[in-house]
Amino acid sequence: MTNTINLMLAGPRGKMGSEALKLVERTDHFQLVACLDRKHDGMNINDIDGLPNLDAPIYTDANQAFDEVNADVLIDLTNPEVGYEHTRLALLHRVRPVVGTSGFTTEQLNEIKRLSEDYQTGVVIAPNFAMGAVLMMRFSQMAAKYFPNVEIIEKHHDQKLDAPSGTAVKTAQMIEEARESQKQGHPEEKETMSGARGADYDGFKIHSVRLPGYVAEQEVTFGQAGQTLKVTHSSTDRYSFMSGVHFAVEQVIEHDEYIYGLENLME
Ligand SMILES: NC(=O)C1=CN([C@@H]2O[C@H](COP(=O)(O)OP(=O)(O)OC[C@H]3O[C@@H](n4cnc5c(N)ncnc54)[C@H](OP(=O)(O)O)[C@@H]3O)[C@@H](O)[C@H]2O)C=CC1
Ligand SMILES: O=C(O)C1=N[C@H](C(=O)O)C[C@H](O)C1
Repeated sequence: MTNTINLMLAGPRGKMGSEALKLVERTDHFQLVACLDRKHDGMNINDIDGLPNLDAPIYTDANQAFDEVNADVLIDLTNPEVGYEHTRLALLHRVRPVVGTSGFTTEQLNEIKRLSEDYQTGVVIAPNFAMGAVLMMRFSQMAAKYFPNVEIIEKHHDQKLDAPSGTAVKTAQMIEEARESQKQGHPEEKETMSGARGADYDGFKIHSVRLPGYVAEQEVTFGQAGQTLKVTHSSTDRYSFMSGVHFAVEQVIEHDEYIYGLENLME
C-alpha cells in the first residue's frame, strides 16, 4: 500500500490551485491537511463555494500553519513574492516544497537551494508541470547544439503576472548550456519602437505574448541558411499540469536536495 502524503496547498482559489484540489480529491494517498490563502482565515475548504468538498483548515498566516500543522509537502501555486516566502518558511520547517509558482529571481532560487542544503530538505521547483512542455524544453536543448540561432516565443493568458514565463527562462537556460554562445541578428540592428526585438538572453531573444484565449503555449524557432526548425507545445487546459504535480509530490518525498525542472527527475 502507498503511504499517505500530507499536503499543504497555497493558492487553493486560484486557477491552478483549484485544479490541484481536484487532483487531491481523486488521489487516494494524497491527504489535504491545510491551505494557505489570502482570505478566509479560520474557515475550511469545504465552506467555500465552487471548491471540492475537502476537509482542510484555511490559514492566512503561513508561519502559524507550519507551526500547527504536520505537513509532508507544500504545493505552492500563488505569485512570486508570496510563493518565495512560503517556500522559505516550508524549508525552515523541513516541509518539502513543490513549487509551480513562476517569476523567482536567480538570487531567490539560489537562496532556496541554500536552505534546501542547510535543512537537508528536498524541494522541486517546476517551471512547467506539463510533461509535453518538459519534452519541448529537452528537444529544444538537443536542437540548440546543431542550430545555435534561436528565438523563443511564449504565449499566455492576459492574467499572467510575470514575463518572460518561467518556462521560457528555463528553456533559455537549457539552450544556453547546449549551444555555443553568440549574439544574433544584424550587429547594427536598431529598434525604432522600444521592445520590438524582445528580451535578450545570452545573445538571443525571448518574446512574450499576453492575450485572452491562451492557457500556455511556447514555440522555439531555430534558423540556419535554407531551413527553420520549430519545437512547440500548447497547454489548452490546466488539467495538463496535474500529472506533473502528482509526479513532483511523489518525487520530492524521495529526494533531500534542490531540483530545478522535472526533466531532472524523468531520466
Ligand atoms: N509550473 C507550472 O506548470 C505552472 C505554473 N503556474 C504558475 O502558478 C502560479 C499561479 O497561477 P494561477 O493559478 O494561474 O494564478 P491565480 O492568480 O489564478 O492564482 C493565484 C492564487 O494565489 C492566491 N494568493 C495571493 N496571495 C496569497 C497569499 N498571501 N497566500 C495564499 N494565497 C495567495 C491568490 O488569491 P487572490 O485571488 O485572493 O489574490 C490566487 O487565488 C503563477 O505563478 C503561475 O505562473 C501556472 C500554471 C502552470
Ligand atoms: O502562468 C501560467 O499560466 C503558466 N506559468 C508557468 C510559466 O510561467 O511558465 C507555466 C505555464 O506556462 C503556465
